[in-house]
Amino acid sequence: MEKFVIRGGRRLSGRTHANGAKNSALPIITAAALASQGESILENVPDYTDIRDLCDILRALGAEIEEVEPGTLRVRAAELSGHVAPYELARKLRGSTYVMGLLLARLGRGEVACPGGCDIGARPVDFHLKGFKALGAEVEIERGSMIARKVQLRGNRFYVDRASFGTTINMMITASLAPGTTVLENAAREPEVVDLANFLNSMGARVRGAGTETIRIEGVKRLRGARHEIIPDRLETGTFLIAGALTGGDVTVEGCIPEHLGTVIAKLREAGMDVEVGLDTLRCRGRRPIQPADVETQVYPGFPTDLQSPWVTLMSVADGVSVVTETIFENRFGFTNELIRLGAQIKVDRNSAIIRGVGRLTGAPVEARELRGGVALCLAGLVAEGTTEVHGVRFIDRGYHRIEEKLRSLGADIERVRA
Ligand SMILES: CC(=O)N[C@H]1[C@@H](OP(=O)(O)OP(=O)(O)OC[C@H]2O[C@@H](n3ccc(=O)[nH]c3=O)[C@H](O)[C@@H]2O)O[C@H](CO)[C@@H](O)[C@@H]1O
Ligand SMILES: C=C(OP(=O)(O)O)C(=O)O
Repeated sequence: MEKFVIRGGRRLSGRTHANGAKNSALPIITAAALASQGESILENVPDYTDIRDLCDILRALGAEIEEVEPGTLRVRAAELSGHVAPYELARKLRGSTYVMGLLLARLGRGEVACPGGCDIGARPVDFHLKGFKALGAEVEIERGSMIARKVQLRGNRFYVDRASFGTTINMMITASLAPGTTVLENAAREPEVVDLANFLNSMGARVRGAGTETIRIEGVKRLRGARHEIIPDRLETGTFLIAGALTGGDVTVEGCIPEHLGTVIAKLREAGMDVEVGLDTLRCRGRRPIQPADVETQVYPGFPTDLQSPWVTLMSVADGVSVVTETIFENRFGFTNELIRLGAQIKVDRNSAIIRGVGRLTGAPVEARELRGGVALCLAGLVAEGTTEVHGVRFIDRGYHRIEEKLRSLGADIERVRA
C-alpha cells in the first residue's frame, strides 16, 4: 500500500509532456489482437496499471505482447488459444469489456468477467450485450461473467443508448470482422473513437464516420497488423492545466491536441485563467481571484466527466459559489466527502454539487477510492496548508503514470511513500 504525502503551497510552473491516452490505448491494444496476420507496433502507450492488466488478459488468451522500448508495444495474435479471460484480471478494469468484442469477432464465443473500473455508479453492461445481440451473438451474464456461446456474426443497424463510449468501441471492434454492414446510430464522438477507427482502418478494416454520430462499418474477412501512435491523453492534459490554475502557477503541457480540450479551455478562461493555445501545446497561467464557473458534464465535445472532480477542487477555492452537475455517472461525487475534510464547503444535491469557495484548505489524511476523485484530492493537497496524505494511490496509478514525478518536476512537494 502506498500513499502520497503532499506539502501544499507551492506554485506549479514549467513544462510537462502529455502521455498517450488510456481510453484510446485500451481499445487499440485489444483491436491489435484482431489481426490474424502480421504484427502491430503501438507507440505512445502509457504505462498505467490498467494497460498492464489488459495486456496480461490478452496474453492469457494467446496474444504475444512485448514492450520493445518504453511506450512501444509489439502485438501479435496469429491465433488466439483461449476464449475465457482470467476472471480476477478482467473484473479489475472497465476496458476488459472490449475483450468480449475481440473474442466474439475472432472466435465467435467468449467468457469475460463483468468489468470493474472506477466505482462511480452502477455501470452495467446491458448496452454492450444488446449490441452483441444485434450482431447475432447469444450472450448472457452467468456466474459474474458475460458468456457468449458459439455464434455467427452479421452486420446490423444499432442505436447506441446514451452515446455510450464503451459500447461504441466494442461494436466497432466486433463489427470489423462481422460479415455485412453495421451502422451505429447515436455513436460516441470522443477523439478516442476516431483514434480506434484510424487504427482499424490501417489494419484493413472499413470504418467510416467516426467522430460523427453515425459510424458505418463494412465487415472484412481478416485484418493485418499495423503501426499506430496513440493520441495524447486529453484527461491527463486537462488535469495538469487545472493544477496550474489552482496553484496560481504557469504550466505548459507539450505534445497534446488542444482541439480535444475545447470546452475545458473555455471553462478555464471563464474561471479567469490565461490559456495560451499552441499547435501542440497548452499553457495555463493561474490568475487570482479564481472566478466561479459552473460546469455540466456532457459526452464529447462537452465538458468531460473525467475532469469533473479536478474541476470541483478548483472551484472549492474560487471566489464565490459554483454549481457542478454530473450527467454521466450517478455517483461521481463520492470524493467530495474527503475534500470536505480539507475544509471545502460542498453540498451534493442529487446530481449537482454546490460549491462555496473558501479562502484556504488545510491538509489532512484522506482516502482516494477511484481514479479521478483521487487525483482531485492530490490537487487539493497542492494548495492546502500543511501536509495532506492521500491514501489509495493504486487507484490513481490506473490512469496516471507516476504523477508525483511530473508534479515534482513542476515544483510540487509530493512524495510516494509506503502507507
Ligand atoms: C475505459 C474507458 O474508456 N472509460 C471511459 C468510458 O467509460 P464507459 O465506456 O464505461 O462509459 P459509457 O459512455 O459507456 O457510460 C455512459 C453511461 O451509460 C451507462 N451505461 C453504459 C454501458 C452500459 O452497458 N449500460 C449503461 O447503463 C453508464 O453507467 C454511464 O452512466 O467513458 C466514460 C464517459 O466518457 C469515461 O468516464 C470513462 O473514463
Ligand atoms: C472512469 C474512468 O475509467 P474507467 O472507465 O476505466 O473506470 C476514468 O478514466 O476516469
